[in-house]
Amino acid sequence: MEETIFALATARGKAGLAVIRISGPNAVPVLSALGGKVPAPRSSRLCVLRDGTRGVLDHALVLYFAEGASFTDEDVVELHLHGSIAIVQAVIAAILDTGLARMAGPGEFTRRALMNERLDLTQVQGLSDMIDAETEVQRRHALRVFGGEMSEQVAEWRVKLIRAAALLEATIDFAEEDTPEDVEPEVRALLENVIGDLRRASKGFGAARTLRDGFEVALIGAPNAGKSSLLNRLTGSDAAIVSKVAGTTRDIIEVRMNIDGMLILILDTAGLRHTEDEVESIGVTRARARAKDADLRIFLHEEEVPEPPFDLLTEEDLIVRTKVDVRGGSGISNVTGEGIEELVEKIGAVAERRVDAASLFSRERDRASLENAVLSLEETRLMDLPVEVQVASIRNAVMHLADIIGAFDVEFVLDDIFRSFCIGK
Ligand SMILES: Nc1nc2c(c(=O)[nH]1)N(C=O)[C@@H](CNc1ccc(C(=O)N[C@@H](CCC(=O)O)C(=O)O)cc1)CN2
Ligand SMILES: Nc1nc2c(ncn2[C@@H]2O[C@H](COP(=O)(O)OP(=O)(O)OP(=O)(O)O)[C@@H](O)[C@H]2O)c(=O)[nH]1
Ligand SMILES: [Mg+2]
Repeated sequence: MEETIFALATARGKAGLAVIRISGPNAVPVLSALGGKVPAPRSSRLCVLRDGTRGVLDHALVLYFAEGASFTDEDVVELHLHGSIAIVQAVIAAILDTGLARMAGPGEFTRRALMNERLDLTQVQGLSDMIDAETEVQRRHALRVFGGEMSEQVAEWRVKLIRAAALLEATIDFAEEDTPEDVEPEVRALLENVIGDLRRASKGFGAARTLRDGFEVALIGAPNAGKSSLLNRLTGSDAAIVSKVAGTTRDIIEVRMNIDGMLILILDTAGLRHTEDEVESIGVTRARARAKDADLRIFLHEEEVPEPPFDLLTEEDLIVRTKVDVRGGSGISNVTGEGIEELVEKIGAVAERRVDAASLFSRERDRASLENAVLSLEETRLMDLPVEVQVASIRNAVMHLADIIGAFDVEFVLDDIFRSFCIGK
């Protein structure tokens, strides 16, 4: 029998409400031990919670979800408390004192939902991304994954692959003379179709990861070019120290911002120059390395004729003149704000182009599964491969895809589908 777990489901700290969630066979006994009465399933009830040592704990709204119809699939009791730090502490202590439940570990409720097949692995990822989502684009993407779109895609590929394998297998069972109609064209078409899809999904992985983790924009340029001033201006913060001393910034400073619903990470870096100063020199090395890895670089210069570090820049990168308020010309001013809106639009346009290519697959392990599946399927293209070997390669690919959704019963599913498959149709 599973242990009963509980945890604060809402954020720590002072708030309007705090919810403690209890899941497992002892959920109701815990409630009873605190003097609460079990509400009807899926409805609420106002209870005065108390325990022997602490007296009255709170007047709480209690919810009950019966086993088989809850988020975890277990008996779940929710205590909707007043969001006071002291009340939450007292209720947690009182629950522990009952000896009927223990504190849940990170993600343990979701783990139970997974184990009890309420969610599959892709939905767990979607849920995790949903909770982490800070922007509209992230929210929409996470919701698609949570809603099962990724599993559906994988399921569709599986069906096609299993059909291809079944068609091939059928030919094994027939004696030479009564081989059914040539299955080769249909098998090839199915396999090529899936290989194409998998390649596209794998290609959109980088963009999906960028969407989830943020699009990195590195501000680079000579000391005093106005990088730190621009970071502060863009993000409406004073995260970076600004001074007229050349070589002020050494560490990389990262500030998050939201452009058109996308999470954008702005990086301020040390001014690029040769220097004898040991600390500044480390800063410059870091600046170059981080700038190279970023999704976009903006090279800032105050001189009329820029001298960009071409070894760092790509075609998409931006070269922008600063201090136009005193220097004239076209570009930006961190003082008057001239040109800043246009710059933000440009950043947004590049980020959008990138993020548009996102597939639903944003985890390294999923990419590995996709690529392994492609490799397995490509084996079937080899000339004159015995049918049995081709079938084995397809089954391998199906297994790699199953890893994505965490289907632990692949063999079972395969067997089942094979059994009910009708040859040639
Ligand atoms: N108070 C509260 N709000 C919450 C959650 C929660 O756990 N508690 N959730 C936690 O993440 C989300 C909702 N997730 C849930 C998912 C499934 C079931 C559930 O009981 N499902 C049953 C019954 C469905 C029905 O009758 O419509 C089922 O699927 O069989 C409940 C919450 C967001 N809001
Ligand atoms: N007039 C004017 N002054 C600016 C502008 N941008 C920055 N400055 C000034 O230029 C000096 C350097 O600005 P910073 O933002 O610290 O420059 P930085 O590129 O971060 O310099 P390092 O950290 O040393 O590499 C400061 O005195 C700023 O006030 C601007 O657009 N117009
Ligand atoms: Mg600086």
